[in-house]
Amino acid sequence: MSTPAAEHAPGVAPADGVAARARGLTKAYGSGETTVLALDSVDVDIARGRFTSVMGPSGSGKSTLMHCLAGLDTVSSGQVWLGDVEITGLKERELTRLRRDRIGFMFQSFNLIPTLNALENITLPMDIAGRKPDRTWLDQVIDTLGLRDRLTHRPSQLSGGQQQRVACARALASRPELIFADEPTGNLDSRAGLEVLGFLREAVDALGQTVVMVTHDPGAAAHSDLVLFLGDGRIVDEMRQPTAEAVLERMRLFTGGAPRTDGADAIRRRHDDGVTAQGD
Ligand SMILES: Nc1ncnc2c1ncn2[C@@H]1O[C@H](COP(=O)(O)OP(=O)(O)OP(=O)(O)O)[C@@H](O)[C@H]1O
Repeated sequence: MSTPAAEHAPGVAPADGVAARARGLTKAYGSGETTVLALDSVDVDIARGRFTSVMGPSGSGKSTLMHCLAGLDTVSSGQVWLGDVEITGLKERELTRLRRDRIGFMFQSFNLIPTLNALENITLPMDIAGRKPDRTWLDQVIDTLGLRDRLTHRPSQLSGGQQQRVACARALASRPELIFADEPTGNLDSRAGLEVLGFLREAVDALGQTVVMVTHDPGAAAHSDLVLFLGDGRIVDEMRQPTAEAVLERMRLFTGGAPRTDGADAIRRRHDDGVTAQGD
């Protein structure tokens, strides 16, 4: 893991440099015999001003981790902090305000409002928060994402890729401290996907924002600073300065010929034995 699993008393702020933190984060869905343990005692620190990818097989808990870190889903046990605020235990209204002020979201399904045009969708979170957009930054976001001539179009008048770019612009427009992106390039052709990744990279490098991205694509993960690998609801490995080839190779451990849990268990055992699995 990226940090030691230090114990934290409720309400104690994490050290500087951590945009989001989880300790003992457990999330179970259902009850009794049908319980699914989506997250199993996860400890994680998301470094501020860094681009972190989350990878792992389908059902390994990637989206659940993102939702719990963003305060979009309740946890079964454990603690989560956004910056220095512990969000586990916050009232819904406080949580909503915190999310609105600090977080930008990009989901696979875009979540655009069909009756609003592209520009209105982009500025909606700021409008709700009663904040004025920074015009220069907004123009830069719009031009970089190639949306200038689409601003008055409604989502139904835009291609899937254009809708994704609007969702990207909406997440970036208010310059949130932390951007959570769930498969942001999933519906894009490779050129548009590269643009979005470049923009997320720029947001981190030039503006010091923090990005957490769930992806299945090793090429997309290669744009990040750190890849966290999930398996069966646990973080089973991590890779700094990832390359697409190295990520692909690591992913094969999960899937290559053996049942996927075997690969994850093998990595976990290596960690338990104190052997670092980082070959980069
Ligand atoms: N609302 C829910 N109710 C019941 N089970 C759920 C719910 N959401 C997720 N799960 C289960 O929790 C586990 C983790 O799901 P999650 O969506 O986090 O995985 P994922 O790694 O993001 O998968 P994918 O790559 O397919 O999107 C899965 O077994 C899933 O079926």
